[in-house]
Amino acid sequence: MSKQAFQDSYPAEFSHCYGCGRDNPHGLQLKSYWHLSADKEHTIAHFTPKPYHTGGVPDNAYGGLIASLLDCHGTASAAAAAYKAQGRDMGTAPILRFVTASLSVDFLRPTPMENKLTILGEVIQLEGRKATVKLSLSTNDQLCATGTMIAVALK
Ligand SMILES: CCCCCCCCCC(=O)SCCNC(=O)CCNC(=O)[C@H](O)C(C)(C)COP(=O)(O)OP(=O)(O)OC[C@H]1O[C@@H](n2cnc3c(N)ncnc32)[C@H](O)[C@@H]1OP(=O)(O)O
Repeated sequence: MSKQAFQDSYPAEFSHCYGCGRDNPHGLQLKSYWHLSADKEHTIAHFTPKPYHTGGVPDNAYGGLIASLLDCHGTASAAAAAYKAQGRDMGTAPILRFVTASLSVDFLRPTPMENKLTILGEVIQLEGRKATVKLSLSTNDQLCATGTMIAVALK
C-alpha cells in the first residue's frame, strides 16, 4: 500500500487549499493516509497545533481549526475510498475531486494544544457521487470532537 499522502496525489491546481494544500505555505498542510487497525480500514492524519491556533484560552485549540482538520481529512478520505473502490491508484486519470457538501461537528471537550492530534476517518457509504464520512479528533486517547461529512465528487 502506498505511503504517499492522499493530498500529495492531488494535481497541482488543487494543491493550494488552506487546510491541506502542499503548495500553500500559510496553510495547515494536513497529510492523510490509510490506517489498518484490527477490524477496520480507517484513514488517519496527525496535526500538532501551533500556539497561534488557540481559541482564546491559550490551552485550547480553536474550533475552526478542528473543523478545518476534519474537513480536509474527510474530503481526502472520500477521494481515497472512491479510487480504491474503482481499483485505481490515487491521482490517476480521470481525477476524482471531492468537495464538502455538508459537515457537522460535535465538540465533546476542549482540545488541548500541547500534543499531537489524531484525526481518523471512515467512509461508511459511497453511493454515486456522494460519500458519507465519519470523523473523529482525539489526543492523549481522549476523544475531543466527532464529525459527519457528506462529500460530493465534482462532475
Ligand atoms: C483531487 C483534489 C481534491 C481537492 C479537495 C480539497 C477539498 C478541501 C475541503 C473543502 O474545503 S471543500 C470547500 C467547501 N465546499 C464547497 O465549496 C462546495 C460548494 N458546493 C458545491 O459546489 C455543490 O453544492 C456540490 C458540488 C457539493 C454539489 O452540487 P452538484 O450540482 O455537483 O451536485 P448535486 O446537487 O446534484 O448533488 C449530488 C448528490 O449530492 C447530494 N448532496 C448535495 N449537497 C448535499 C448536502 N448539502 N447534503 C447532503 N447531500 C447533498 C445530492 O442530494 C445528490 O445526491 P444523490 O446523487 O443521492 O441525488
